[in-house]
Amino acid sequence: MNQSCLAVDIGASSGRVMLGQLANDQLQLDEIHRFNNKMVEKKGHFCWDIDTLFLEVKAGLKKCREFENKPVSIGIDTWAVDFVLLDENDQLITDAVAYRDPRTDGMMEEVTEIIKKERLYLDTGIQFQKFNTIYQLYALKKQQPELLEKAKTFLMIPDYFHFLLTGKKANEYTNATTTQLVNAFTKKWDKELIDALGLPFDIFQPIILPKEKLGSLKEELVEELGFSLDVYVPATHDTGSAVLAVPENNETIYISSGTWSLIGIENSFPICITKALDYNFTNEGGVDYRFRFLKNIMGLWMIQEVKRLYDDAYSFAKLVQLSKQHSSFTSIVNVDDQRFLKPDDMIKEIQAYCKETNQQVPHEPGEVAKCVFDSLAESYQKAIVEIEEMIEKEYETIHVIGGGSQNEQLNQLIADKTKKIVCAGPVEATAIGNVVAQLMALRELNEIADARKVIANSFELKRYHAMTSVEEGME
Ligand SMILES: Nc1ncnc2c1ncn2[C@@H]1O[C@H](COP(=O)(O)OP(=O)(O)O)[C@@H](O)[C@H]1O
Ligand SMILES: C[C@H](O)[C@H](O)[C@@H](O)C(=O)COP(=O)(O)O
Ligand SMILES: [Mg+2]
Repeated sequence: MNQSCLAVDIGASSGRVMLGQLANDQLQLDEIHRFNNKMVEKKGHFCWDIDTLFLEVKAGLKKCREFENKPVSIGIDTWAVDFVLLDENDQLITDAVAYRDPRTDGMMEEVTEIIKKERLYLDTGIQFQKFNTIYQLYALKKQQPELLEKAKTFLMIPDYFHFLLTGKKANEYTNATTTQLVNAFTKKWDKELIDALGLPFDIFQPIILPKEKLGSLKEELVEELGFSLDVYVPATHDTGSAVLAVPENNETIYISSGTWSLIGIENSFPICITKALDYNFTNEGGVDYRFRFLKNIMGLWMIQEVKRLYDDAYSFAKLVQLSKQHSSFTSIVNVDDQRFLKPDDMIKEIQAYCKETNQQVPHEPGEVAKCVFDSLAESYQKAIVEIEEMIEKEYETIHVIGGGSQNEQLNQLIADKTKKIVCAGPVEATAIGNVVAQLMALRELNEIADARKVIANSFELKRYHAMTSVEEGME
């Protein structure tokens, strides 16, 4: 019987504990536990409820107690950039403040007065997002210097969960690159940059690579659960695991479609050219030191907020269905305008934007949904034009992975707008990539190319082509 492993994928909107193993040259993935995730307000900041999230992880582990063939390992991945600080007794001294919190307002501007944007980009290759860890730490230095002085350990969210499991402290590489404090060429913490910002270099931990073993469950956890597990770190940046699971070995564009839409390509070296800086593309670290040359697009966060504002009266599937009933509604918003990062009321923000740009204002839920999906597709098309201009290559396919790959309307819109073949799935790409990294560590899988063939052979993929005007007429 092949070894099985547990992948814990916690995105900004939901988390899941998945059991993965190889069977007859296919990857079997079973959902053990699923839970919601959302920001909560704590002491005037938007935070993640990491205590509850860890209880949910343990709830998933406890469901494995009765398994005859128990998993042998576990790995956890989450969203990027966010972190906690520990004191000399390994106790939390900060909340897990969320990247949408306004504490970083103005920080990027201050930091790039000290370190010019061009230098920061040439050294790290990382996009300029106001919520990057570098700006969060700089905000802490200015707003709560006493916390930074007391800090002995910096752990990103998945690092912290791995620490709770094993007692071991390390920063995993793919997620560490999203801090904008790792040098893209040395692959190490950039001490010159950290010192220049007056941040304490010694809090950063040794960088561990995907597939490396961090440790095993702490004794008290083994007693609580009744079994042990080894921790092999996956690409703990969720998008790093998702990209590993793109079911394609030929060069392709991918869209990791969840709360965020991460659109890009995989590359063997960082692309830090001026155009990439101007277009705000990033070079996040991947498995086996590959690079994820991609761009953050606001993503399905917008429809998540719309759904919440309608008091969850409509499911995501219902909102997609309603959007189809408004084919004549064509207003578009610039989804990457920072006004959509954390508005009080997303629907009102979209309506205001349409009014300001003299476009038809959406009122019906279907009109609002259509505006979101059309606008996302528009932003994807713009990013693809930028990618093809910089790489000087025309791509035939776009692989849409993640929860958003279930949005058939959006998949068709992407195909129609880009005139490319859209291949949708797997839905749980991130968890699959997490499993694959562990199975590679356990020598159940060898190379990434082999893993991608297995993934393509294991999960349903749906293809979309640009509709001709005749087909559109038949819609
Ligand atoms: N049945 C569905 N139809 C259309 N879209 C869906 C469906 N289920 C989920 N989604 C989309 O998937 C998104 C969640 O994707 P997921 O990858 O789980 O996000 P994250 O990892 O950021 O929490 C939702 O915001 C929603 O837009
Ligand atoms: C804030 C980051 O850009 C964000 O974490 C992004 O990198 C990401 O991975 C989002 O993942 P979701 O699954 O929450 O969309
Ligand atoms: Mg996700």
